[in-house]
Amino acid sequence: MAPAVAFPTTDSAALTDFVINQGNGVKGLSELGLKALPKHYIQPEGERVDNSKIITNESIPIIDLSNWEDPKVADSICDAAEKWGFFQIVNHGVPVGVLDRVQDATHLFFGLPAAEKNKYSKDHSPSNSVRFGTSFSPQAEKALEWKDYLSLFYVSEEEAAALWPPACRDEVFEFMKGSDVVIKRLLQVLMKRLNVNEIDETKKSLLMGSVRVNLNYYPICPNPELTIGVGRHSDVSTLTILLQDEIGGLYVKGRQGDDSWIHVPPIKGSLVINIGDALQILSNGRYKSIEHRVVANASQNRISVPIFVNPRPSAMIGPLPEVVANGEKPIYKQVLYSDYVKHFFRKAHDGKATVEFAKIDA
Ligand SMILES: CC(C)(COP(=O)(O)OP(=O)(O)OC[C@H]1O[C@@H](n2cnc3c(N)ncnc32)[C@H](O)[C@@H]1OP(=O)(O)O)[C@@H](O)C(=O)NCCC(=O)NCCSC(=O)/C=C/c1ccc(O)c(O)c1
Ligand SMILES: O=C(O)CCC(=O)C(=O)O
Ligand SMILES: [Fe+2]
Repeated sequence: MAPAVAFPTTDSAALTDFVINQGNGVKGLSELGLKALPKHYIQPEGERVDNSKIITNESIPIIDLSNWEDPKVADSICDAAEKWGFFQIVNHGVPVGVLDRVQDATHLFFGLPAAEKNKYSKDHSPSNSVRFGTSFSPQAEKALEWKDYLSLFYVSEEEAAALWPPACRDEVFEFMKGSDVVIKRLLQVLMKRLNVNEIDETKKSLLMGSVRVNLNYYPICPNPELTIGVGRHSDVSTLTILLQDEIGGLYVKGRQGDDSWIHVPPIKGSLVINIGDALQILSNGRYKSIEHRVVANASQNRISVPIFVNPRPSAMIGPLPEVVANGEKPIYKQVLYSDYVKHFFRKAHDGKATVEFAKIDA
């Protein structure tokens, strides 16, 4: 349904007012039925997805977790984390009903009237841990991204019950809780290769001391080839567990070191796992957080739901003692994780540049 207001989309103040201040987001823009993309969303050529750079003869690993006891499974997980930084898991134990329900709830939330969603915007949200927004960091970006989001930082069950939007609260919580076992198992396996044999309370808060769940909405775009859904970035998490719908559009940087990109094909019931910067730093570069981005789409509204498993904000992160015990030279220093995340959030997406924040100067 088209909103009641129309305005010249060349007027930056009017566009900001409509998209950001009134909470219509890019979904509202999309529903105006625009014939052309507003200039604010036109990305420089290097930031758009160039079809000639997409390679189809490689794909990220798909790992079947039905048999956790099999040492080959653990090996495939660690190999994928070292070589690819990205893999898909199937037979992971999170019921398909849980995945379906959180996807339905995501559509329900974004389908709410703008004024309802805007109650959770930066200016109106009752808490910093709930934020409805658009693009990534609009105040820092030269060109905006074609995406709206709801970001939910998990503090406690009580806070979630009180503050998360009722349209999706229970389903997000169910997805988060339902993924707990697989997250713990993945971390256990990944730690073992780093000579960490037990995840005690200290390690727990370092590896999984905080969780953020985002609901991403990429509405139909009039000129998808000129813009981007999410620009090239690596996540700042320890691990990300991503649920994508059946539409596709996520691309991961290829391993060649050139500017090649690999599509992550949707597989019903699967979850995409990627290593984040925090685990790259903790593992002293052994596990890799890989750049990825999302294209916009001309004909379908896409959603995705990443769970970002992170260190506790107050944790100092740096190469784990177990990793450098053998004399390996640390390439990262100790940084306060919340400083690292603030650095990430305050700039536009810029590929792998965030990790420089933690590098030891050569
Ligand atoms: C993030 C912080 C530091 C926020 O603390 P807080 O006290 O609220 O700081 P703040 O000063 O209000 O926020 C700092 C700025 O971050 C930005 N920001 C805060 N939350 C968000 C958010 N959810 N999404 C985007 N920007 C945000 C804003 O720019 C804030 O400035 P302002 O707009 O309020 O002026 C705190 O919650 C923390 O330490 N968290 C640690 C765990 C964590 O959240 N880790 C991040 C995992 S997310 C991750 O790995 C990837 C996320 C991602 C990737 C691509 C996208 O396109 C995208 O949208 C998101
Ligand atoms: O939508 C996707 O498939 C990926 C989104 C993403 O990379 C993110 O939210 O960090
Ligand atoms: Fe991401």
